[in-house]
Amino acid sequence: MSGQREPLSALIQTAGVQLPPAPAAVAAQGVPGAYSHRACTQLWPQCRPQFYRQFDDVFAAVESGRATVGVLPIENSTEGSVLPVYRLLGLHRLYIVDTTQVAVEHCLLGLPGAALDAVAEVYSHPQALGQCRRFFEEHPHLHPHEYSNTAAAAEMVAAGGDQSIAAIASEVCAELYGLSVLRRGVQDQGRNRTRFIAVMAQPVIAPTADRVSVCAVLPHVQGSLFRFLAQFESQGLNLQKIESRPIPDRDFEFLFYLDFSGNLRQPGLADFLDQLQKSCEYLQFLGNYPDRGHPL
Ligand SMILES: O=C(O)C(=O)C[C@]1(C(=O)O)C=C[C@@H](O)C=C1
Repeated sequence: MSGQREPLSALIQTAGVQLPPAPAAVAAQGVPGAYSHRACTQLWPQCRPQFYRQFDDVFAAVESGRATVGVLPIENSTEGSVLPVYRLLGLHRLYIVDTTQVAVEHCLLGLPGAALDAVAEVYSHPQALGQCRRFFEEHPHLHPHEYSNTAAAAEMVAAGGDQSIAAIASEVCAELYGLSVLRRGVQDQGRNRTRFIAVMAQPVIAPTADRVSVCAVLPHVQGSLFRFLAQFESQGLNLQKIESRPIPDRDFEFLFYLDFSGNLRQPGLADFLDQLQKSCEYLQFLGNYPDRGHPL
């Protein structure tokens, strides 16, 4: 954990006001055709992302200055939080500056000529496999295997030349990697969306920012979570999400990730953040950004 020790209101004052109109370099996880790729072009239609193998590499690229912005999945409407990205937000000191939601329609992709009945092994990102549980229950001859990314799994299937191996990825990957769509819409929920965040090394609070993310460690005493949450109620702030994750070196103590509505440039809100910080063992500011809805 690398929490800010100075009053958070001082950090808020240093934040930029303008979102990058056309960032010089955008980093994303996976390979072309990944859902992260779509998130990048939804945010900046002209951008050509740099792709990295792991989520950690995207954080490292932004931290080192190799990329101006990193784009990462944070939660899915079916499968919930992308926990590795939450963990990395707590470990690093990058700031969420923007968001976008991607409509995720998964397809089973195989080699040209392959048939669904003859496929045995299916590769995809664990989040994507989790979004397709029912499809696997209905097709018990298909064995799911975790892979680093949906599009990377499609690329691997195309290179392997084995008709018994398939991938779960977007339809775009069929065109990109020369695969056939064996089944379209294999996700459990028709309306399946993933929310992505854009992170930068410096905070940016745009005039349209309306969602704040923080991460807190509370004193491990009776009533501390209750008192912490009561502060939001007394300010009339709407809590949008709470995610709790174990602190690895403390037995059964938790790091709380919270999102609440507001723009920290509104009078009194930065002071509220300082008050919140005083009531915690540790409070990290993760960003204040526009909570954009579904573009479709
Ligand atoms: O971007 C991709 O293609 C991924 O494999 C990652 C990821 C995720 O981690 O949530 C992105 C969106 C979908 O929800 C499924 C998988």
